[in-house]
Amino acid sequence: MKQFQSVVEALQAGKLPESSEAIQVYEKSLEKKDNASVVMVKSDTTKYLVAAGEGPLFDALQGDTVANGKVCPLTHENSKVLNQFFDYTKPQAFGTEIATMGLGDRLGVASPGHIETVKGRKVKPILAQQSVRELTLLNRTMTDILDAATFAVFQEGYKDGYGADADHIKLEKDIEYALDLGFSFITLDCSEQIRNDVEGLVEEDVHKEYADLPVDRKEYYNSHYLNKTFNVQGLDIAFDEASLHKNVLVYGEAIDFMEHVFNAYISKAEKAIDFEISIDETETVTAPEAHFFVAEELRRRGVTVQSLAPRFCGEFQKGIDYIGDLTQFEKELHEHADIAKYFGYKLSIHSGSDKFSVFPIIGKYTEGLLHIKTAGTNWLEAVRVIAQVNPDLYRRMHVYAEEHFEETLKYYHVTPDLESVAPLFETKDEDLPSYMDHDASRQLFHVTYGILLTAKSESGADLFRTEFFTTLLKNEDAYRAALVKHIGRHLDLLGL
Ligand SMILES: O=C(O)[C@@H](O)[C@@H](O)[C@H](O)C(=O)CO
Repeated sequence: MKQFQSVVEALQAGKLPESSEAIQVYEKSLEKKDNASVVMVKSDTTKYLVAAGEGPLFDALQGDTVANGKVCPLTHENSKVLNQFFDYTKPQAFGTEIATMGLGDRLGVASPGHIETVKGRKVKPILAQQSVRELTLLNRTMTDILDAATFAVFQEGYKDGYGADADHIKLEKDIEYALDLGFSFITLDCSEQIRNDVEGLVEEDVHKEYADLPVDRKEYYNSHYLNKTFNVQGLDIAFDEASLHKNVLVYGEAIDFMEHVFNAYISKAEKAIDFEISIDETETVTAPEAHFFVAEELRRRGVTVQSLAPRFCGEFQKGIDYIGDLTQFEKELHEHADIAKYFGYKLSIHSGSDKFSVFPIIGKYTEGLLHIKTAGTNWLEAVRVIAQVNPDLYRRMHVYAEEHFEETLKYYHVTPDLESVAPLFETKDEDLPSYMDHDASRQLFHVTYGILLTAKSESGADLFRTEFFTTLLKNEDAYRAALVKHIGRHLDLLGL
């Protein structure tokens, strides 16, 4: 605790504490409130808040007393104290006025780099964003990710606002929980209500199933759509019997669910919430006409959304560039973007990491009415840093990832050609970072993050986790620079 004494003394003297060999001071974090000062520091690889002075902020922070000051660990309780005294550390909704970027931080240490990347750009960061799948695979909670974002904005002295997305939520209890915690963005995943089997039905069976719907439902849909054409920003979208019946069967139940969630939770929330509808994690590609149908139903039912994520043609696999026909993609993306503009919400692009060949198209047609969601790509940049500075750890993780890859196919759809990955034992240490430039090895790591970071030896010790985080935290600047470059490339191509 002695190493903190000079920090406390500087705060007491009203000065900015200086970094020393033992302590790194995050200068931008220095805050004064009433008669107290607080700053974030790092000792070895652990971060703390150091406070001095008196008054409600000083009293509320919990920690060990050092020279009449306090050294406070980055606990949930102390994160709540920051939220209470500094509004900018709380997540907020952004509506549709400015583009947003989901920067899901699987590790809880990427946000400082993300903050530096978005500064001065035409985009706001959604720093806390983890799907239920990611939380489960990493044994993290929604609270953990909110706390990590709170501490990151405090560390960086970042006051321009950030969001927190409870991503891919399927259950009402999780929505309630996320809203109670203070999340500002809810992504409702409707994949369980969307019927993928309708695509395989013969037309006669589609009509038969539609005929079995209650009379008032049929009347509700028929009167509005049947044999009608809607003009959306110059694009004609027409519904005949076949297309109407199909869309009602595929999306009807999902739309009822969206309406219910909006009325029961989102419209009743205590603060503004960015509400996103995700219809992308299904086998059914969202045709522009289907997108229009869902959006028109939301409008008719009074459901306001800030963004909607269709499933686009081609493939948006994790961690690699777009796979598919670029001409077809451009045509459909243009139509999807026009539909989103017509209804006044953002087009949301999921699995948006590394889709470099389509970013210029997305940027061009969405014109900033855009939410782009990324997550695992920042974990891959962390792996690149590990490969640079701790080749031995990289090698052990690589071998383990290869041995356990098959297990990930239960929860991720990726198709890497693992045969194309250069043999590890023939690769020199200095070439290890280039694994993160190769599609198959990127995907290998992209989906094995949970397995790697929770792996245990027979005695129950962490196989990689502790060494991974220690290495990364000792090389924070390298990680920050890698993120600024890599995420910055996304934003440059999107024109943001
Ligand atoms: O890996 C996950 O579960 C999530 O990060 C994604 O599905 C997320 O919604 C996303 O699309 C991020 O690119």
